[in-house]
Amino acid sequence: MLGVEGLTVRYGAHTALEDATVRFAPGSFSAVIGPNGAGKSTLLKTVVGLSAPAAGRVTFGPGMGAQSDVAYVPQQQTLDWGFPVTVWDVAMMGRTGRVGWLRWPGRGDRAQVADALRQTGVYELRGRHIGALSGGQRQRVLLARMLARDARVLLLDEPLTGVDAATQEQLMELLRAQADAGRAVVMVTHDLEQASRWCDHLVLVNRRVIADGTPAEVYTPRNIEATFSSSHLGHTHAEA
Ligand SMILES: Nc1ncnc2c1ncn2[C@@H]1O[C@H](COP(=O)(O)OP(=O)(O)OP(=O)(O)O)[C@@H](O)[C@H]1O
Repeated sequence: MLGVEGLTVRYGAHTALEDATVRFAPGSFSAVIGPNGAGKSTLLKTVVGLSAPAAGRVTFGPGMGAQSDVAYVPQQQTLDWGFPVTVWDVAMMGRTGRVGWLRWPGRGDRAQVADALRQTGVYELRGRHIGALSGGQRQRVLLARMLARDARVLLLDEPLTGVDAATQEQLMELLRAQADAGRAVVMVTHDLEQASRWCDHLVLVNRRVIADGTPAEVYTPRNIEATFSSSHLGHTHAEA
């Protein structure tokens, strides 16, 4: 449904991602794992068109309207939480891309937003200013916006960061259910244990794709060493 082929992304002289080829299938929950600066966020950003590839391409399955079928949840800390909007407003932004700016949201949109807020457990907070939320509540609101979008591909950048263990469990269950319902779910994470437990597809990245397959295939000492070893990090930093 969604893939990248021979993808290379550069920021000036620095190569963040080199010759990456990966496919993400419908009904599959994928984790993209690697050390800091490995190019994980860059991979998601390129898929949604926020970074431009120097080489290679992003491919969408037949019948997909490219980026409009993708919901993207950026890293929480990259967003401005002082922006004067409520929890409800943020979740409704998930619909805005669908209904267009010139049309008011209809009853169907409002029902979808309410449902998304209930699923993520923040419906009671819907009138609250987003600046007054905890880290875990903010993450739930971002997920509600993603669900409201009703997209076929869900991309999430470190959704477990700043979230307590019980909430992590709920978020993983929710994402697993989205994959089981036929969506392609892709999550960037540092948490190998959670990824191996919940995901059926792991992609280890350190500037290049180091390994790609089921947890049983990918989660080996050799692959972990190759992905997280200091020599790789040193190499990455030397180029930075
Ligand atoms: N806009 C940018 N301009 C210049 N360099 C960038 C930019 N965005 C990312 N980089 C660099 O590209 C490399 C990959 O960054 P990226 O954010 O994709 O890594 P990551 O794997 O998501 O890291 P982290 O786990 O720390 O979030 C890093 O060395 C980073 O400093």
